[in-house]
Amino acid sequence: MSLLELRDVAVTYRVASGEVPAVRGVSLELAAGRALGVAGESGSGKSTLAMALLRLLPKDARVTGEILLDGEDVLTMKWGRLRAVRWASASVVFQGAQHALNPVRRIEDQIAEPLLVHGLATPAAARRKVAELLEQVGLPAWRARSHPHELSGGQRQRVMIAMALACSPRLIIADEPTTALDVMIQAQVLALIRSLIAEHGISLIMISHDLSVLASMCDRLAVMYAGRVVESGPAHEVFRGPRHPYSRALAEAFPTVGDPASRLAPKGLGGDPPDPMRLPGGCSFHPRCPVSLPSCASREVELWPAGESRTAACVHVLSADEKTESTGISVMRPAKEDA
Ligand SMILES: Nc1ncnc2c1ncn2[C@@H]1O[C@H](COP(=O)(O)OP(=O)(O)OP(=O)(O)O)[C@@H](O)[C@H]1O
Repeated sequence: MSLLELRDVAVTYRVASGEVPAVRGVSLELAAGRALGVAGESGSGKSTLAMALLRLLPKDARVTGEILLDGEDVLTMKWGRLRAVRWASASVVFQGAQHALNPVRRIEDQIAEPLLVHGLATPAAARRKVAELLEQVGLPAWRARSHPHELSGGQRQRVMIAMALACSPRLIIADEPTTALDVMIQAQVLALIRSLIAEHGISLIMISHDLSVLASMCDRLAVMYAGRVVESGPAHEVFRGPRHPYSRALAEAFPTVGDPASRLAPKGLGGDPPDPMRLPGGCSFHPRCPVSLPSCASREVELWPAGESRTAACVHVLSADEKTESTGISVMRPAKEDA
């Protein structure tokens, strides 16, 4: 059984002018001890999906589908059970630790809080645990007495990671954990996360717009566009040989981690992601797609097998027969291996 399984998850925000379909029909699986990267531009629905996993979304968000954590649906859990699951089974590292930490409380109190709240330690044992956690994330134990403003951005992000580890979760959800940091510190924090999850056998869901970072950290990748997963598969295969034109543009927009040569001529993405309240008809990516066909404006292709353990939602991954039989899309030109 998977540690986490998402079945047809959709999230809609109610706003004054109507409904914002931020996440649409996402189905994903994460095996225990594995790392899944969720990539996409700003507004593609990554954070909304991440927050939905532990029901951390605001009240104006409606979530449908199933989010099975160890087979138990997070969406229908009673409040008490949900509180126990948060932290103890799964915890979150948010982007921008400066906003997530309470400025007026000492680091020690903030890291110890989940241990005390969940009755997992006495105050004295919690203090010892805090010192141990700080050491694990590369901070000296005396930092326990500091306030957040006395730490650098990288140190604050290490504190967030210590907080996430406090209750020994089986899953960590890391939402852009290094975006606010400079490149050197980013590399250190990524290395720290990598070593900690390997050492403790923790599963990871990592959210980023940077496909190269995700490919360096994760076993599998899911690429989101306009609230949908448009491609998924083994991380290095998706990064090195994307099958969806959007994944390709995203891969080309970012250099390979640690490989300056790959900075040469990144093509990047033209145009902006669509407003979810005014999605274009057919494939949401077609107005920006360099290889779109006339039929893409009217038909949205489901995720389709695109190699072993890979899927992509693009007309170009279908064979001519599959196109006609399974989608009704008339064949405009022969299917290309690498759309
Ligand atoms: N509280 C909210 N109310 C209404 N719409 C929202 C709310 N939060 C997010 N949205 C909308 O949902 C869509 C998805 O946003 P989300 O933050 O999940 O994307 P993202 O891929 O994580 O982007 P970023 O990388 O910028 O955080 C966007 O169109 C956004 O404007």
